[in-house]
Amino acid sequence: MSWTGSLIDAQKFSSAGVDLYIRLADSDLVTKQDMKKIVTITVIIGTVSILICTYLLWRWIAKHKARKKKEKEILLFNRGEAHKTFPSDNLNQVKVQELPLFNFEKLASATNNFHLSNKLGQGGFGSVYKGKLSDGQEIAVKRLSRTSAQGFEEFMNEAMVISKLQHRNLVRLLGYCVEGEERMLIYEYMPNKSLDAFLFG
Ligand SMILES: Nc1ncnc2c1ncn2[C@@H]1O[C@H](COP(=O)(O)OP(=O)(O)OP(=O)(O)O)[C@@H](O)[C@H]1O
Repeated sequence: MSWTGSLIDAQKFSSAGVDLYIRLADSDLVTKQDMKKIVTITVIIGTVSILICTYLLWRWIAKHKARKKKEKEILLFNRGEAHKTFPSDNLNQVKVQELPLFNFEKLASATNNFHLSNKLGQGGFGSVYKGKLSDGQEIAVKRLSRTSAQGFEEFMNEAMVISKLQHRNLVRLLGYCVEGEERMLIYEYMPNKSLDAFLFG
């Protein structure tokens, strides 16, 4: 008899029964060697997956730790307690406290969310935007480009140096902003003509 459909166990015998022998095509049989291959491939895929997951987890943890550390540094810095994170740092903390800290939201609303129409120009540091504070004061916000390699300490050092260089013939630095990945320097706004006068005397 030749049967091509599936076999269904229609009746269960309590005892004995008749042995049924089924002849299968050779290709339908999973040999011991095939089983070995399947197990080996499964083990390899499993091991590689575990290694990839471990690597991704390790990277995520490292990034998370670095972010937390940076956030802590920024917090302490903004409180004028940088010595707690940079013990050997030669920054003048009194000066840090003297330089006003602007929050990001305030600058975003002053510059119409850093709108292109507010862009005054582009320098080595990044883009410069014109803004207006809630009290009407006009400002120029230098937003450090994300591609800049400048780190947090370098940025703060630069801000400190500029703040110490205040002079009536230099554009005044009003403050700084360090929030998350954002680093900005806030200057008083100089209309084109007065900026030219600064540059060309
Ligand atoms: N305080 C400001 N008031 C008005 N516009 C400004 C002010 N500061 C900068 N700008 C504008 O932004 C542009 C870029 O200024 P920024 O100082 O970043 O770069 P730069 O002086 O051109 O070059 P570098 O980055 O090499 O010093 C200037 O050319 C100017 O048009």
